[in-house]
Amino acid sequence: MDLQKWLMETPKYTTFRVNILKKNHHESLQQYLLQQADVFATKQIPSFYFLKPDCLILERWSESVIVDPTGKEVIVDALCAAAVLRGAHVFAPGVMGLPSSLHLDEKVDIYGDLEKKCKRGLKSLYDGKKKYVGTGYLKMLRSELFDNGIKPSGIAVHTLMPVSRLPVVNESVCPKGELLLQNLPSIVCGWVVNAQSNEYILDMCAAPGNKTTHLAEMSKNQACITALDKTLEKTERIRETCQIQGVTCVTAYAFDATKCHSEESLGIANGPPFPSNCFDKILLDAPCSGLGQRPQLINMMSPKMIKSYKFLQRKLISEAVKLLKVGGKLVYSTCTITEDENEGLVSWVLEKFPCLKLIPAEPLLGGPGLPNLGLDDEQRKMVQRFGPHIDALRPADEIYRDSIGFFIAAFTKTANNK
Ligand SMILES: C[S@@+](CC[C@H](N)C(=O)[O-])C[C@H]1O[C@@H](n2cnc3c(N)ncnc32)[C@H](O)[C@@H]1O
Repeated sequence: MDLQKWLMETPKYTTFRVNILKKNHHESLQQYLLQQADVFATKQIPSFYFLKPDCLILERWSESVIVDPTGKEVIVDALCAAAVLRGAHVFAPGVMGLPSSLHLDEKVDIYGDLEKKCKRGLKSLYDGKKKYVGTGYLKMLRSELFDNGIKPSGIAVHTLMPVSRLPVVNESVCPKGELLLQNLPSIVCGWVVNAQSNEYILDMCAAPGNKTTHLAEMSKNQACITALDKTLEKTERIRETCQIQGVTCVTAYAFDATKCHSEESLGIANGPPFPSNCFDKILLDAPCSGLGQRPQLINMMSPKMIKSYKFLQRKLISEAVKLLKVGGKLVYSTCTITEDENEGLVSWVLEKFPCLKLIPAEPLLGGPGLPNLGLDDEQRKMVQRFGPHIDALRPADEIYRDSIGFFIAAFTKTANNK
C-alpha cells in the first residue's frame, strides 16, 4: 500500500492501555456504547476485546450506522480534524470559523482546513481546501470562541460520529486511571522493555508519562523508575499521569537527557546526572519528526527540520550507552517513518558503539526494518517497523499494520564502554 495514502487514512481501531494495577470495569465501556447505540437506533455495538490483559482494542461502528451531513459548517484546524477522525470531540482552540446564524445544540458538520489558510473567526463559508470529518452538536457560540481577549477552552462541538466511524470515546467512560488511550505500537514498546520489579529503569524522554506508567504497571509498581523530560512543566505532566494511574514507583526530574551522565554523580537516588553502568533498562522514546501519526491531513514540517532530529537522537543514545549496565537492555523507539531516525540510527549506533549488540525487540509484532539501510536481514528481523508494508521476512498481522508509523529497536551492552 502507498505510504502517503496510508498516512492520510484513519486507523480502523482505537486502542486503550488497561491499568493492571486497578480493577477493570470494562462493563462501563459496554454501557456507554449501548447508550450510543440507542442514539443511532441500532442494537449492534462495536466489538471490543483484550489483545493482552493490558491492551484493549475497540472496533468501529458497522456501516449500517449512518449520520447524514447537515449542510451547516464548522471549520476546525487540521490537527483538530485528525483528532475528530480518531473519535475526539472538538475542543475550542481548534475551531477556526462558523456562521453567526448557528445556535447552541444545533447539529453541525465538522470540516478540517487542509491548507491552514482559514482565518480564526471566519463567518462566511470557507472556500479553501477542506475535508468533512464528522457531525456533532454545537456547544459554544461565536461570542464564546472569538470575542476579543477570550482564550477559549472546553468542548466546542460534541462529536456524534466521525466519518471514520470510530466510536467517540475516551478514558472518562471508566473510573479514573483504569484506561489510557494509547497507540498500539506504543503499548508494544512497553512490552519490549518488559519492566520487572526491583529493576532500575530510566525513561529518558518521558513526558507525558504514558510509557513510564506502563512500565511501572508491568512491574506491579515495584521497579525503581527514573523519568526525565526537559522542562518543569513536562515533568509535572509525568507526575500527574502517575497520580491518575496510581503509580508510585516513579521519580520525575526536569533535566536535559543529553547531559544526564557524569562520573561525579552520587548515584541514582540523588537525581541526574547519573554514573556509568547504573540502569538495568533504559527506554529512549526519542523526540522525533513524528511523521508516523495518522491520520495526517497536512504536514508543515520543513525538510531541514525533519533532518535535524537524528543529531539529537544520536546525542541521547550516546548518553544512554554510558548509563546502561553491562547485560542491561536499551530500547529505542520513534513514532516516525524516516530512515535516518530508525534503521539509519541503529546502523550508526552499531558502528559507533562496539559494546552494544542488537537483540530481538521481542515480542516482534511489527514488520522488519527496511532493507538497504545498513542492516542485514538478521538485523532487520530484530527490529520492528510499524507501517502498511507486508514484508516476507516477517509479515505483521493486520492490527499491527493499521496503527501509526512507529519503530522499535533493542540493544544489550556486552562490555563496559569506557
Ligand atoms: C516522543 S515524546 C515522549 C513521549 C513519552 N515517552 C510517552 O510515551 O508519554 C519525546 C519527549 O522528549 C522530550 N525531550 C526532547 N528533548 C529532550 C532532552 N534533551 N532531554 C529530555 N527530554 C527531551 C520532549 O519534551 C518530549 O516530551
